[in-house]
Amino acid sequence: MAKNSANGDHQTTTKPPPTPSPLRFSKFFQPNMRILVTGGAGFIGSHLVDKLMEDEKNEVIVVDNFFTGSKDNLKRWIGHPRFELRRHDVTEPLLVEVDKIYHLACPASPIFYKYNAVKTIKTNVIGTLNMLGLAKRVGARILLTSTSEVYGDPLVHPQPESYWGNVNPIGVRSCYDEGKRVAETLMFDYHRQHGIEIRIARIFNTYGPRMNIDDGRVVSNFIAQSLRDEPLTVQAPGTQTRSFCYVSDMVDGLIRLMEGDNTGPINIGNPGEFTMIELAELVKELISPKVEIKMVENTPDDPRQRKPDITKAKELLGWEPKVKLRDGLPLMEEDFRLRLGVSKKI
Ligand SMILES: NC(=O)c1ccc[n+]([C@@H]2O[C@H](COP(=O)([O-])OP(=O)(O)OC[C@H]3O[C@@H](n4cnc5c(N)ncnc54)[C@H](O)[C@@H]3O)[C@@H](O)[C@H]2O)c1
Ligand SMILES: O=c1ccn([C@@H]2O[C@H](COP(=O)(O)OP(=O)(O)O[C@H]3OC[C@@H](O)[C@H](O)[C@H]3O)[C@@H](O)[C@H]2O)c(=O)[nH]1
Repeated sequence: MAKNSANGDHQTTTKPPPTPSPLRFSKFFQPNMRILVTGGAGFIGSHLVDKLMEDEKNEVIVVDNFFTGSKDNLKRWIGHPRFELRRHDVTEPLLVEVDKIYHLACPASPIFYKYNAVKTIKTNVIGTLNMLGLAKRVGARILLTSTSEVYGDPLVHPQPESYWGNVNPIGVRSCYDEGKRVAETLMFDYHRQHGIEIRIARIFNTYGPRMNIDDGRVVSNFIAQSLRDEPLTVQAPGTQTRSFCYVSDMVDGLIRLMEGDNTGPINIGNPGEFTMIELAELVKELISPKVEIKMVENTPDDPRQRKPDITKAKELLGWEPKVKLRDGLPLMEEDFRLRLGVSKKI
């Protein structure tokens, strides 16, 4: 029987998990663990791949359509015997023999996920269905990177996993937040109906090296703007809050969730909470004291507050973030300086 979650009785599985490849039980041949990372050419995905590749028993297959990701993020692994990169869109079925699936494929920056909203919802719904179909066929365990956006504009603060959220079903963000909500539903339906071993991470705002420079998300915007001597664009009112998790902490949390016994959903994020004005002030202080801060118009349905309750992650995964925002921002600054060709003034 697939292990049940810590969430309660309503998640009882009706079927045993599908049988993994016979090689898993082979007495004389111990194969490598074959791990699929969808969206592995993106920001979080490529850091996850780096970590997985450190273990010589892992073979990693990345599939990506390169919409927001890039081969550059994976260049150190291209040609490595335990690594494979395929151009593939998850809205199309995929046939590969794997043991574990980290399903990350989906644009994450609001600018990019709104750009082709229909494609975003297809990626979340059809893409997740395809990856669940694959998990069922080969008996693989599958982890979905869901999001804090499933809580919408939350009326409960901080947000525990038990909160069902406050989401606009017809807004411009719905392709993403409702898309991820359906993806979570699909994960649990496959778990209950077909016994698939699932894991769901609800990721809160994550930052770090390799974010696209013009990605549009707030941390990358502020760092790029400060290095280009452009004003930091705080979207009004600037009192909205976010909690920022450094990418190495995120990767550690995702791997613990995959390797543990809990289906989730589990919040993975850093509970340190900042207003956007505070974030701009911090970037100014750490990177460019002379830079201006400019108030600009906001976008519709921007959540007013966001902070994870990480009690479950602490108790069930033994996980909590280690890197403070003040320490993570300079690491990202270094990477952005290199890519923008802007050296530090002494
Ligand atoms: N970074 C965050 O703050 C954050 C927060 C919550 C959830 N997440 C989730 O984590 C995952 C990774 O986010 P990220 O920040 O690395 O974003 P990203 O945009 O850098 O990476 C997403 C990757 O998925 C690929 N992709 C998109 N659509 C695809 C498709 N149809 N088929 C194949 N590949 C496709 C992109 O090319 C890219 O490489 C996403 O699922 C996102 O929803 C991220
Ligand atoms: O230049 C900017 C960009 C953004 N912002 C503000 O910064 C806050 C954060 O915006 P971001 O675009 O970085 O990200 P959001 O929190 O809206 O969405 C994010 O959270 C959850 C994830 O699932 C998404 O993938 C991620 O992009 C918002 O309040 C936004 O209004 C600015 O003040 N200035």
